[in-house]
Amino acid sequence: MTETVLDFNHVSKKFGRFQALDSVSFQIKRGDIYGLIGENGAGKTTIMKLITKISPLRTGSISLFGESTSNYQQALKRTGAMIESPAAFNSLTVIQNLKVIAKQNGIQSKTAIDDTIEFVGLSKKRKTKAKHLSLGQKQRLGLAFAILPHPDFLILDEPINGLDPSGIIEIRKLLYKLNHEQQTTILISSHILTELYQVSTKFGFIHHGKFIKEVTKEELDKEKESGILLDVDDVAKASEVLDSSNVKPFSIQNDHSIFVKDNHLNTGNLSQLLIMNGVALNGMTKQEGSLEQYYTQLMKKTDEGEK
Ligand SMILES: Nc1ncnc2c1ncn2[C@@H]1O[C@H](COP(=O)(O)OP(=O)(O)OP(=O)(O)O)[C@@H](O)[C@H]1O
Repeated sequence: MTETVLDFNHVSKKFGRFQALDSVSFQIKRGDIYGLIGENGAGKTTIMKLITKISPLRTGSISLFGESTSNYQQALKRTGAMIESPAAFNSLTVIQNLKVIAKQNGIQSKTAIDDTIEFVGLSKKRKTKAKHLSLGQKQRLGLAFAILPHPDFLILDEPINGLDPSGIIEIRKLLYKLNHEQQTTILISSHILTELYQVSTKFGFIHHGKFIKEVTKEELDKEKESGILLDVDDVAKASEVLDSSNVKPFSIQNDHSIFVKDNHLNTGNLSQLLIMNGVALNGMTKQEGSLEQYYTQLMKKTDEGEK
């Protein structure tokens, strides 16, 4: 059986009266690249801070590599994390910063530092002070801090924030390499869902502090829907026409758009049908099923269920 790296079990967290997490449970298995998805303020960083003990746990239980939070020291040594803005010593250079981290972790080998700098693409900036690094370069330095001790479990909060397109591709390759060559298990959050889709093997959705759903990439690929997104003036009228013409299934996305799932009609047939029935059609887009669309649908269903 695959080892459970993280067992997050009915964890709740309050800040004052505010319920940031509400009985959240999920597990991460060895070898997973687990994408955590949720809106701003959903609770992703709070989860990561609880795992790494930056934030104290009061309700629920967390175990890491089989050790419970109360006695976690070995498990934390096997875990690397980059949570929120990477905290570097600004007046130290890249290499000096990494020497500090190496010392903290009892790493003697100089090549480990050089390899890490090269791995994250900062070779040309090794003698640059942290305060003079660009946002993307600081992200890379934060990543270097997290991976220097060769963790078995890596926690990354928005690691591609501020990276340029080539930087994003490099980080994707790097995570793939860590996961495939060093069997590093990864928990990662990002608002860039196209990217998260490419790297992750499993997805957990969190909404207003509640864990909503978990899917593997294979399940997501089966479930995500492709179809045509219609932009119309009158959603009620358009849905009546679709309904009476048996164009199903479709779903109303908001007050001007309707998503029609793949069916026998193509865009030409569909626009003809709507226009002939007096629906003002402002646009239509063919959509391939995506994580973004899956997420939007899931949140819509969840909000409707909560009403
Ligand atoms: N120390 C704190 N004191 C009070 N409220 C807090 C604290 N830390 C987090 N929160 C609140 O808890 C909620 C969850 O925050 P969290 O940082 O986990 O969200 P997130 O999902 O990581 O969001 P984002 O995508 O914006 O980073 C937010 O409403 C936030 O304001």
